[in-house]
Amino acid sequence: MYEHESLHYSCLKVIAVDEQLRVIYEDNVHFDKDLPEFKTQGGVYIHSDRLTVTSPVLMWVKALDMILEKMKSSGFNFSQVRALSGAGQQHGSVYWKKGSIEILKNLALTNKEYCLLQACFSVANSPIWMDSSTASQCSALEKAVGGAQRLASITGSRAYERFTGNQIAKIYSQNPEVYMQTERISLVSSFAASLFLGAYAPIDYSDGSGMNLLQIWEKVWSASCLDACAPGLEEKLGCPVPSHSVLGPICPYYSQRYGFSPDCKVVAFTGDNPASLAGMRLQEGDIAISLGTSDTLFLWIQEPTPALEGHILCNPVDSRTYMALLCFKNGSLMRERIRDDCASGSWDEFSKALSSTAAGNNGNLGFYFDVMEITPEAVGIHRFNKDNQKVSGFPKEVEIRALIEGQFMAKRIHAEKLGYKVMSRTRILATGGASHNKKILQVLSDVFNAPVYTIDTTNSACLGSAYRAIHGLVAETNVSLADVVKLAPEPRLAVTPTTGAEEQSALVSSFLPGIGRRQHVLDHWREENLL
Ligand SMILES: Nc1ncnc2c1ncn2[C@@H]1O[C@H](COP(=O)(O)OP(=O)(O)O)[C@@H](O)[C@H]1O
Ligand SMILES: O=C(CO)[C@@H](O)[C@H](O)COP(=O)(O)O
Repeated sequence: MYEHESLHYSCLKVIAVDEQLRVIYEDNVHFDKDLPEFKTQGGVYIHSDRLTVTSPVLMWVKALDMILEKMKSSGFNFSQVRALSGAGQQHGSVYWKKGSIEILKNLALTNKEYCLLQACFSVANSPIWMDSSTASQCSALEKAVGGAQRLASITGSRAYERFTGNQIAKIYSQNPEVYMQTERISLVSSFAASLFLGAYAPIDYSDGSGMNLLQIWEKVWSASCLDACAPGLEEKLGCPVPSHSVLGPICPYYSQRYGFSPDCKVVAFTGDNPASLAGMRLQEGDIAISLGTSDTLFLWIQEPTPALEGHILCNPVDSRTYMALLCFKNGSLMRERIRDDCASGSWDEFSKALSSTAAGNNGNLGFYFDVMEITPEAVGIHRFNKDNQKVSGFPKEVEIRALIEGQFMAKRIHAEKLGYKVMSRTRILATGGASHNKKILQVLSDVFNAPVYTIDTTNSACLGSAYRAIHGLVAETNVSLADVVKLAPEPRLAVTPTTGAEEQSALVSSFLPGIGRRQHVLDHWREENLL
C-alpha cells in the first residue's frame, strides 16, 4: 500500500493505492470549512495591498494532523503502507526558526504535532504562489545575473514574482532580523515531507526549479542567484536531491500515533505540477493540455531551450530530462465569448462551424486575447487574411476556426521555442472542459499532427505522488515510472490527424523549414508580440 498527501492552496488531500494501483482510500481536509479558526478564504489571506498572498503555516500542520486522525477513525490500516510521498503547491515557502530541528526530531507521542510545532516558524504566514508583491526583487535578480534571458538560461525561468528566491529576497530586505532567525527554508512540498521525516527534508530538483535559484543543468544552487537574493542562503536551503530519492523512514511519532510500520519510506515530495506529470504518466515526447478556464501545457522535453515565456523544470520522474510548463490565460472564457458572438451560445453550432471550414482556414488566422495574456504578454483581437493583411472581422465560421487554430498554433510555437519536438510517438493528452469537444480536439490533432487522447485528471497530483512513492522504492535500480505504473488505466484515443491536413494546412506548413514566406510571417507576428 502506498500513500500520498497533497497540499494545495484550498485543501489537503490524501490517496492510498494498493499493489494493483487501485485507489483504496481517498479523503480531504478543506481549509476554510474544516479549519475555520484560521479564517482563510480559499485557504489563503489576500492582504490589503492585493499583491501579498499568504497562508498560515500552522493551518497546514493542523490539516495534516486532522486528515491522519480521520484516516485512523475510519479504520485505515497504516501498518500496510510501504512508502509515502506528496506534493505541494509550487513556489510557496516555509521559514523554520533557529532550534526547530530539535523540536522536529523530538516529536513525542504525548503531544499533538500541531501544539509542538507552534513555536517553530519565524514567518507565521507563508508567502504562496498567488503572491505578486516582489516586482522590485525580480528586476534586481535579473539585473544581477545579466538579464532575463540569462536568468532563464540558468534556472529555467526568467524572474517571476511568485518564485521563491524573490520571496526570500523580499523577506530579507523587509525583515532582516526574521531572516537571520531562520535556520532553514523549505518549499511547501519539502516542508510537508519534513513533518513525516522528523528532520529537514531536502528540496527535490523538480520543485526546486520553481525558485529562480537552481541551476537546472547542474542541479546545484546558483551562487550568483543566491547572492542576489540574501546572504547565507545556501546553508538555509540544504542540498537539492533527485525527485525520486528515498529520504529515510517515517519518524517514530507517526508509527507510535498511527501505527505506520517503522520501515515505511518517505520519498521526496515535489510540486503539484511535477506530481501531475507523474499522475498523467507523461512519457518522452508527450504533451498534456488542460483546456480549462485557462489553458495549461505540460511537456516532456529532452533538450530544453529556456525562453522568456514558460518554465523549464527538472523532470520529476527522470532526472536526465526536463518538463516545461506553459500557461495561457485566454482559454475557455475566450472560446465562450466567440461561441456567444458567432454560434448563438451553442457548443453544437460552434462545432458545426469547425466541421464546415477546412484545416488552415484558407490562410485566415487570428490571435484572440480578451484579457492580458501571459504567453505572450499581449492583449486585443488581431485578425490576418491569407495575404497577412490585418482585417477587422471574419465571417462567423471563419472566426471560430481562426480562434481555435490560432490558440493551438500559438501553443505549438511556444512549446517548440522551449525545445519541444513533436515525435512519431507523441501523444497529446487532453483534459479539462473543452476536451469534451471532439471538433476542438480534431483541430488540436491537426495542428500538432499527433493523436489526441483524453484522460481523467481528477486528483492527478495526488495520484502522481502515490505513483512516485512506489517508484521511489525501485528508482535506484533504473526502473522507470512507466514500468511501475503499467497497470494504471490507459488514456482513451479521441481523434487522429486528418489525412493530408499537414500538407493542406497553411498553418501547419508554417512550421516546416524552408517556407520563407511563412517564416517571415511568423517573425512579423513575433515582432508585434503576438507570438
Ligand atoms: N463542449 C464544450 N466545448 C468547449 N468547451 C467546453 C465544453 N464544455 C465545457 N467547456 C468549457 O470548459 C470550461 C470549464 O473547464 P474545467 O476544466 O471544468 O474548468 P476549471 O479550469 O475551472 O477546472 C468552461 O469554461 C467551458 O467553457
Ligand atoms: O504557480 C503555479 C505554477 O507555476 C501553480 O500551478 C501552483 O503550483 C499552484 O497550483 P495549481 O493552481 O496549479 O493547483
